[in-house]
Amino acid sequence: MTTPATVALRDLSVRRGGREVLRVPALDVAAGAVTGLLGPSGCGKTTLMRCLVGVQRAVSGEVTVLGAPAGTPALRPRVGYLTQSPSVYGDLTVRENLEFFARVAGVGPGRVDAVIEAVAVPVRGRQLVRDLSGGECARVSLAAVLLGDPELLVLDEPTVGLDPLLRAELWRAFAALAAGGTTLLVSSHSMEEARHCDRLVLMREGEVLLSDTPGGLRARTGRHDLEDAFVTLIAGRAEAA
Ligand SMILES: Nc1ncnc2c1ncn2[C@@H]1O[C@H](COP(=O)(O)OP(=O)(O)OP(=O)(O)O)[C@@H](O)[C@H]1O
Repeated sequence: MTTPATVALRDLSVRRGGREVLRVPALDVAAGAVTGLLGPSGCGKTTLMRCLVGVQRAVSGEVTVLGAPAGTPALRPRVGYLTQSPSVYGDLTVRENLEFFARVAGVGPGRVDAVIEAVAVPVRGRQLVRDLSGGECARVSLAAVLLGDPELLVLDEPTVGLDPLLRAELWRAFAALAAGGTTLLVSSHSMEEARHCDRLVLMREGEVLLSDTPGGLRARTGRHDLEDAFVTLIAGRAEAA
């Protein structure tokens, strides 16, 4: 049985700054899995994510999310989007922020403790969010996104700047969410993160080079190390061109 796709892109093209920065003829993102959106800085990961949440302009083609056109108001509570910039209030404590966003999302205060635990957010009494480290602050933003228990999570570089232990902890939290049926699309410019993903979407220069499982990428390239496999894939394409 194949699981239906949560996200389907068809004939997608995006222009930014007067040039085409993204071209995706077809891409599906599987439901209930952690898909890594990986590729070097500037390859178009953020632009693709912005298309899914309906905030990108100059988009042509079809972007379908949970069965509806991306950006449809009814999708708002069903899709959680973590951007690269902190989206919480610096002059409130962690708990005050999360209690505020819980009210906005219309969820009970019980969710606050659940998300604090899910992403190991530091809660230190009266400490304000503006006095947290960058990595801590990013986790508070992530916790806020999780409050409404969205069906699709679009997370732009959630592990950047975190130490290896915390990164591993977050990837475990993502796997637990996927096991509970949530679909996650998680971007990173580090191929090191690939091993944590159920599926990989590899991008380069505005194009999707591959959508496959880590095992599938290894089998295609004959490389066990996923970073080596990515390099081999690119070299193979350059030769074929
Ligand atoms: N506001 C903008 N105006 C013009 N061009 C832009 C704009 N934002 C991004 N771009 C260009 O679009 C391309 C894709 O950018 P995007 O931010 O999607 O890449 P990315 O893979 O997410 O990079 P990173 O990993 O550094 O966040 C880049 O070439 C970038 O220079």
